[in-house]
Amino acid sequence: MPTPANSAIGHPIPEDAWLPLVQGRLLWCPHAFIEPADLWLAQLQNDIPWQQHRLRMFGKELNEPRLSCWMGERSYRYSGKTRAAEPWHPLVKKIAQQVSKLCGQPFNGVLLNLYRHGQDSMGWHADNEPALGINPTIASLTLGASRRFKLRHTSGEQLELVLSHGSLLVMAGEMQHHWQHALPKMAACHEPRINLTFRWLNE
Ligand SMILES: O=C(O)CCC(=O)C(=O)O
Ligand SMILES: [Fe+2]
Repeated sequence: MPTPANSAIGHPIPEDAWLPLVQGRLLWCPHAFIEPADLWLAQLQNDIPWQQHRLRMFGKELNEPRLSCWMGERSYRYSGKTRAAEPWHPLVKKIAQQVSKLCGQPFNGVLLNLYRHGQDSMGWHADNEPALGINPTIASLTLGASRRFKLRHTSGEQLELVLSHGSLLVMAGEMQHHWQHALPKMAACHEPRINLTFRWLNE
């Protein structure tokens, strides 16, 4: 059953079915990877070469409020920087194949984020870098702590989901042109969360 927080649009967000939005589509699979989730969390927390990246904001260089790692077959240009890809970790490659099967879409790269606690976050943005193509499918797997995930349409309409351990959320269609998303801080959260957002990058 969807949790109450996943009913922010006035009715529950359906599970395991594509939800048509104004100018976009969402697939919400809260139970997709519950069974292997504990093992994957422990292994990735340990094995991934997590890096602290810097962010330029208001003319200042700051630490990003999370650790991350870009992995796959192509380098990735975003926020004005180019990141070389770490080679596929065998487990991440295996997860990518399973996620691909579920959403019927190949992926050649993944951004892994480690939110160490509730003070780590990601600000409002759209995943609209040119290399992702016109209407990218972005598949987001959560391992570890549950965190709120917000979406806002250019009209002001907002949606909120609680992304839980082992869940998969897929954004597709025109979404990245008309919606932004964010992972706000959550003071009450003291546990780490790992997020893998699978993407396809063109040459
Ligand atoms: O951690 C999340 O759920 C969101 C990550 C995200 O939006 C991104 O990596 O582009
Ligand atoms: Fe994103």
